[in-house]
Amino acid sequence: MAFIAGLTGGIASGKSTVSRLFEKRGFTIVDADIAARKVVEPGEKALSAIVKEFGKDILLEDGILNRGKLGSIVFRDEEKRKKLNAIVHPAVRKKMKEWQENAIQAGKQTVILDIPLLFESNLTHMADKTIVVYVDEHTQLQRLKERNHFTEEEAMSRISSQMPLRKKVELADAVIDNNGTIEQTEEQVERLIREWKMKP
Ligand SMILES: CC(C)(COP(=O)(O)OP(=O)(O)OC[C@H]1O[C@@H](n2cnc3c(N)ncnc32)[C@H](O)[C@@H]1O)[C@@H](O)C(=O)NCCC(=O)NCCS
Ligand SMILES: Nc1ncnc2c1ncn2[C@@H]1O[C@H](COP(=O)(O)OP(=O)(O)OP(=O)(O)O)[C@@H](O)[C@H]1O
Repeated sequence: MAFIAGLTGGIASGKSTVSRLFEKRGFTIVDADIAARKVVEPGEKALSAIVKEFGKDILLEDGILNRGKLGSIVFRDEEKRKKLNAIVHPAVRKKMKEWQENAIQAGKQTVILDIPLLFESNLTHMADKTIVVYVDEHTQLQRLKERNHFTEEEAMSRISSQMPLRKKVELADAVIDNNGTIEQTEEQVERLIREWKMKP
């Protein structure tokens, strides 16, 4: 039986950074954000459903989804964000299950599911244990603004569309504090691998 860990956090809290640290040690990551990009590629059913809901102006000239535009719509309108989730999430879960199965078939003993909305979407049944990557609100806002070149308002609207990170910490089996340096985060990842006896 493979061990399935659910890795989550808030937007820009450091999930990808922590995923890379696990990958460096040979672990397989199944990333919900990558699956969510895959299922809206041209020709995919979810993309047609998005066009039906949001209009064809949501596409760029070459038929590719205009992610910036869709983001600016859904993160300021909760109803529209829920509609997008209802279109995309079933396809994302299916894709992730497929990748998880492939990894297990290939002999992996642990699969790490990186799912930003693990708690919001009640997906904890997908994992044996949960890990939350935590940063304080100020650091989260700063890192998000810097990485995405967002204004304060754009960054805040994305943060507040998610469950508060402090609440996620309460729900987690393990917490990685990513307020410090990457080296300090790396030490915590190593400690967790030892504590949970995780094997790639
Ligand atoms: C709205 C979209 C087009 C914006 O794309 P963009 O390239 O700017 O952002 P990206 O996909 O890289 O997401 C960045 C982060 O935003 C947060 N986020 C994304 N979607 C959502 C959402 N529906 N609700 C809350 N937070 C979200 C996550 O923390 C994610 O890691 C895109 O995020 C999307 O299609 N979202 C719906 C699918 C989804 O819920 N994805 C999250 C994992 S399943
Ligand atoms: N310990 C750290 N010190 C300094 N910067 C960091 C640290 N950890 C992450 N960052 C930076 O913060 C930003 C967010 O990190 P990352 O992309 O890993 O977050 P994420 O949780 O995967 O984000 P998203 O929810 O958008 O997918 C990135 O620009 C990253 O380089």
